[in-house]
Formats: sequence, C-alpha cells, structure tokens
Amino acid sequence: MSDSVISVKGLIKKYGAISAVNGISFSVKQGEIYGLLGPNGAGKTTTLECLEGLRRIDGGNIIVAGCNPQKDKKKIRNIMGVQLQSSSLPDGILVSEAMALVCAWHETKYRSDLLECFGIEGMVKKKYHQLSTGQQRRLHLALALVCNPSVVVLDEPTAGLDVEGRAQLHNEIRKLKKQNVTMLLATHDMAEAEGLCDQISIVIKGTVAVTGTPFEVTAASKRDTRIAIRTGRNSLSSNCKIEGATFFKEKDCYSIWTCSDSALAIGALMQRVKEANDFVIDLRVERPSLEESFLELVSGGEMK
Ligand SMILES: Nc1ncnc2c1ncn2[C@@H]1O[C@H](COP(=O)(O)OP(=O)(O)OP(=O)(O)O)[C@@H](O)[C@H]1O
Repeated sequence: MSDSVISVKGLIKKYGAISAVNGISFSVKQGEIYGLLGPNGAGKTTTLECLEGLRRIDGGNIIVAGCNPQKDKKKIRNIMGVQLQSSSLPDGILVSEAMALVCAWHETKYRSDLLECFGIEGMVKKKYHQLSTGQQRRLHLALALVCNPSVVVLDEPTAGLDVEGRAQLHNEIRKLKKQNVTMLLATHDMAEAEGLCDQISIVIKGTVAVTGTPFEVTAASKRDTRIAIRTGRNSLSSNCKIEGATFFKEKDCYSIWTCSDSALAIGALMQRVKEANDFVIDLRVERPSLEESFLELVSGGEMK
C-alpha cells in the first residue's frame, strides 16, 4: 500500500486550447513539505487548484488522504486547509468576520485560538485592507487551519513579505511540520524551497522537469562544485596542476577551483599547500545553488 498522503498521477488540465498542466505526477508522504517551483505560467497554481477540487481535470488522477478531490468535495474541505491568495477577501471585511465566515463554512466554532497563535488576536476589529501584508498572510494561514487539516496547500506563502515576516511565517510552517501536517507549496523563492522543502519538483510548461530533494536537484546541475581557498603565501596559482581540481579564477585574495569530487580536490589542494610550506587562512566549498540549477533548467539547459 502507498504511504503517500498526496498522489498526483498524469494530471492534465486545459483551458480551451491552452495545456496548463500536461501530465504532472508527484507524491507527498505524511509530514513532508513538497515544493512546486517553476517560472510564471508553468502550471503550479492550476495544479494546486485541481488538488483543491476547484478545477475539473482533463486527465490523470489525484488522491489526497484517500479522497478524490474532484468527487469528495465535502470530505476534502475538512481534510485540506488552503491558504488563500491576498485578493480572495473583500477589503472591507473585519478580521473577526473573515474568521467567522470560514468557521461557518467548516461548521465549526469560532477559532480565536488560531488568531492568538498567529499574533493577530488584537486586530479582530480591523478591516482586511488595514492589515499589513505580513498580517494578511498570517490571517490567511490561520483561516487555512480552521478545520485542523492534515494537508495544507500554500500558494506563494511569503510573497511580498519583509525578511522578518518571512522568517516568522517559515517558523509557523515548520511548527505545522512538527505536528505531522503534510504541506504542498508553490513558490518562486528558491531559498524558501531549499530551507523548507523535503522534496521539490521544478515544473516547466506544465510538466515536471526535475524532481528530488533540493540537494539532489542541485547535485544534478551541470555546474561543478567550487572550492575557494585563501592561503598565507598564495602558493595556489593557475600554474599548479592539482589532481581532481581545475583552476577557475583568482578573486579577492581567494584562488577558486572547480571539481566534481570535493573530498578528492580538497585533499590534493591541502597537499600542495603543505608542500609549499604555506598555510590556509580560509576555505569555502560552494555547491551550485538551487537558483543556479533552476535558471539552468529554465534557460533550456539539460541537467546531468
Ligand atoms: N482561468 C484561466 N483561464 C485560462 N488560462 C489560464 C487560467 N488560469 C491560468 N491559465 C493559463 O494556464 C497556464 C498556467 O497558469 P498557472 O497560473 O497555473 O501558472 P503558475 O505556474 O501558477 O504561474 P505564476 O507563477 O505566474 O503564478 C498559463 O499559461 C496561464 O495563462
């Protein structure tokens, strides 16, 4: 039996002649955070909307916690929390009214505990448009949790937030993970995906281009690992022949080398430093970032 809480197989969604999603498949285990990354128009939001049961699908199948969101709409409503987009609430609605509305929809008591949990209990008499972007995002996350969902869907949860607001929301997402909540998030923020997600898929033109842990995706990049070394006597120069490392450039007192096996390259570089009676001031290993891997894919480059 599959241990996936979310299973998407061969999902197809068209808008007239436009193929927004063209055979996407992925699965998410309980308590995992799964990230969908991709350029504008790749099909991320459409995929989330199909999962939420808001869009009729044209092919494939979706199962969330044993339910088919296309058919079991009432059941899915109590399993899945959806962090709505900022534009989804009317400007003039009070925070208390928004909470009451969502609680009524879920046929549950008013959840002031969630407003407290997200630090917006003092804002119940404020209108939605009077909240800051960060407060709006926290309200949306609180509303998504009204039904104590086992699955939460987040569409660009931290877009437009400042550094502190982003860090706060990331902490809330991590707390949900500790409670074993399964999360699917669409994001443009590579650092967010790298820091939060257990697994990611990069979606391009409605299909999954690459999938894996953020580490696996960056490891598949064509760009080699770089080793930057600063030594006391500058014994490492472009003339040095080092086994397993290729000289790349000098930058800011560092000699930078590329390699595919960092352990081998570092060993050989250290040996050379020792032979030259030199000493190391600093050594940094720079793996390709998720952003570099993403740009490589989006610009049409193949991964390894
Ligand atoms: N309601 C709609 N009617 C027609 N076409 C749509 C509709 N919604 C989305 N599309 C089209 O479907 C494709 C996928 O859009 P979608 O919003 O799913 O992408 P996305 O990856 O979420 O993009 P973004 O990162 O910009 O939010 C795009 O070509 C878009 O123009």
